Amino acid sequence: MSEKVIEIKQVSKRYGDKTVLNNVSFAVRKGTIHGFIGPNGAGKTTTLSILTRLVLPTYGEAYIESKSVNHDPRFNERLGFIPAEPKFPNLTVEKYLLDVGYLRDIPSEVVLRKLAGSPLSQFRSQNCHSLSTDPSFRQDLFNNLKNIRDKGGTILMSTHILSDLQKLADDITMIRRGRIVYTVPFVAYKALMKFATDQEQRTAEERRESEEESFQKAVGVFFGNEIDVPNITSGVKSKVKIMELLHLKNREDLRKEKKNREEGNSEGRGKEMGTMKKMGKQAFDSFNVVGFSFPFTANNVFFFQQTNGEPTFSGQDYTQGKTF
Ligand SMILES: Nc1ncnc2c1ncn2[C@@H]1O[C@H](COP(=O)(O)OP(=O)(O)OP(=O)(O)O)[C@@H](O)[C@H]1O
Repeated sequence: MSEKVIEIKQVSKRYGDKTVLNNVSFAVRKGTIHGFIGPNGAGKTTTLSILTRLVLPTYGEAYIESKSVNHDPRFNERLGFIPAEPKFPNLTVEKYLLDVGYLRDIPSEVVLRKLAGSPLSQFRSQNCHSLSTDPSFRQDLFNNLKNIRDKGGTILMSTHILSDLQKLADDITMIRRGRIVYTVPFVAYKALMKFATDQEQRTAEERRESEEESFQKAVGVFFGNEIDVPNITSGVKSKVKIMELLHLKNREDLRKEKKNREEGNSEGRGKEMGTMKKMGKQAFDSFNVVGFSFPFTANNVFFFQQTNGEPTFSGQDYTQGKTF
């Protein structure tokens, strides 16, 4: 059974009147590198700051290995954090590690002994800033991240750099304007990008004609068929649209679902859940997906668990507080 090592549950963060995270929920499964992407100001840094308890959420909870970040002082026992910009750029590596050791009650002689036996010792008197900009260190870092992952460690990585994701990511969570748009396996993300790019390049007329065909293609990739994806681009306008298509098979269904949601029709909601369960099951079979969230219901997170080799589906409807 895949374990959820990092979990964000219904987290909101407000600064005065400004809501920067709005009911954010997603999970990172054990032994994966999880890319966390989104435009500038979407809320990535705020989310990571909540996971490291540098910032407290206004509502909701974050968990690391099932320990509440807000309430369990041991939440960060096994947590490492690499900020994009060094917080203390002028400290040497050695001084930085000694300071971190001090904060965590690790005696300085232990820190120095560990450092002497680590590949990092060659950088001990360089300052932290020079390390993060050194291309060889970057490659080392990537290799280390992969090693950590391969030994069962779990990594959540916020980045704008798609080539980094290409090299590293197993799953992707997209956040926009403080809301989670989706969590998908990386292979599905690539398919979405390809699909969206193709759509953008077509005229409106062609788009109408080929929508169904393109959808079938995207779903094919999404659910496991091999399709070559040469280019990945970002900033795609129709991403939400694609997710709508992935979620519901045709426009008629989509219209009905929208109407049902607007009218708060519970029957419609049940149907929506049924569709998601079915699609989620397929996704699980193809990709061994653990966490999945769908666009219309960004408040809901669905988890897939494997028991005795048999995939089973379970989920949590956070808006209703129901488990099924
Ligand atoms: N202390 C604060 N007070 C008020 N607003 C804040 C504060 N910290 C962050 N914000 C706002 O919260 C929003 C989310 O910021 P955040 O840094 O989390 O985004 P991000 O996705 O990490 O962006 P980037 O990719 O540019 O780093 C932004 O609009 C930002 O201006």
